[in-house]
Amino acid sequence: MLASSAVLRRQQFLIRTLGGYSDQTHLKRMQQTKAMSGTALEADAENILRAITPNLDSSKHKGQAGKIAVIGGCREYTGAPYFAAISALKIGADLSHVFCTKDAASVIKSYSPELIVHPILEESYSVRDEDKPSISGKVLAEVDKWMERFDCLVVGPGLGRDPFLLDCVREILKHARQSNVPIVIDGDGLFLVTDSLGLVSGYPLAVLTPNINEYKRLVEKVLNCKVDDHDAHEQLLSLAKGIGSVTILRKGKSDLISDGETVKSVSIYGSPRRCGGQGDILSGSVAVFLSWARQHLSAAEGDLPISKINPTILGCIAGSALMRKAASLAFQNKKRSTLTSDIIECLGQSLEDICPAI
Ligand SMILES: NC(=O)C1=CN([C@@H]2O[C@H](COP(=O)(O)OP(=O)(O)OC[C@H]3O[C@@H](n4cnc5c(N)ncnc54)[C@H](O)[C@@H]3O)[C@@H](O)[C@H]2O)[C@@H](O)CC1
Ligand SMILES: Nc1ncnc2c1ncn2[C@@H]1O[C@H](COP(=O)(O)OP(=O)(O)OP(=O)(O)O)[C@@H](O)[C@H]1O
Ligand SMILES: [Mg+2]
Repeated sequence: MLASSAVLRRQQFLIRTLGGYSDQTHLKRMQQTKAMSGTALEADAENILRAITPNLDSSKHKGQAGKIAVIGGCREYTGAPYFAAISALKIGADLSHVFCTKDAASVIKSYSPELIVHPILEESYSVRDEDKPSISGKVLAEVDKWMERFDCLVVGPGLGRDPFLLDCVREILKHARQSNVPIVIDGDGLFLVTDSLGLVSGYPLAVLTPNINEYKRLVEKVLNCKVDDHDAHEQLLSLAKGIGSVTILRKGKSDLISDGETVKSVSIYGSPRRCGGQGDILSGSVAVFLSWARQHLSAAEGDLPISKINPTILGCIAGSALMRKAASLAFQNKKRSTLTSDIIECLGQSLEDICPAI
């Protein structure tokens, strides 16, 4: 008895010195996790994915499974809009458009013939001051031709921060809102919106998907304080409410989602690789699932278990869960060399595992 307790103590000592898992470290980690997620409820992500993903049905025509547009892509960034737009197609959207600068367009087209690419945005370096009003008008007219056909816009992946370009996107956001088109705002779109909160304030179809830096900027601007990880859940609620009940998906170890009324978390195991571009997959995915959630809820008659959940929250939960599952699958195969394109290749299988096509 004495001998066995000595062995046990020795084992615990070894675990502690090796930085392993003892009861105490387990407790500490549980407390840290709780602090990070507050009292947020882990979402029933798989059932939500099953509920909102439409059946593949031979009576449907092209377009019914979703038409998505990404506004982004400039001289520096061509990967981000491509990742967002191709992810939407790989999940099951029928059509995916990209509105980008002329420089970026031929590069993005060369990545994939599946995308419909509009080379319409302009950066300051290519426009004379006196031409700016007319060019801005043309950009807007071009996007407007398509606007009502889109089920969701993704604004910001690889957009850059050129002031003239951002002024044009400001107008596009106003028109999308007037047309009641849902908008997922990511990357440099968040840079724009953090500076002009009125663009999304009070618009229930706006979803913001900030990463760690983007979240920090939003909290400082709206709540006038620092990010508080010990009260993450309450702070996210206040932020979403403060911006006027938009939905926010705060990306991190666990994704936290709030529309100012409720907070949900998605902690499904993902991948330890943090290669750039995973947030772009997420924004394209949220756009598709948000469109499917709205379609599903409008077709049903309010008697579904998920009827009372905001479709923007459903879209965020489904997008986050699928992204993390695909990242985990890609990591199993590729380990340290896992890249964003490997994760995109796993989106289809990951959805199939939860929700078989036939
Ligand atoms: N392959 C690609 O094309 C990728 C492009 N990405 C795009 O890269 C852009 C930046 O996203 P991050 O996640 O890196 O942004 P973050 O805000 O997380 O970090 C970028 C860092 O660079 C600084 N920064 C960025 N642009 C700046 C500018 N114009 N002037 C001064 N400082 C600047 C920021 O202050 C920060 O320190 C977004 O448009 C994003 O969508 C990323 O999505 C990753 C992949
Ligand atoms: N520490 C983490 N552990 C597990 N998953 C994470 C972690 N951090 C982020 N993620 C996941 O990775 C995805 C992208 O989040 P990230 O914070 O990298 O976005 P981002 O910086 O905007 O990416 P991008 O490079 O595309 O701009 C999200 O789906 C999120 O759930
Ligand atoms: Mg990003």
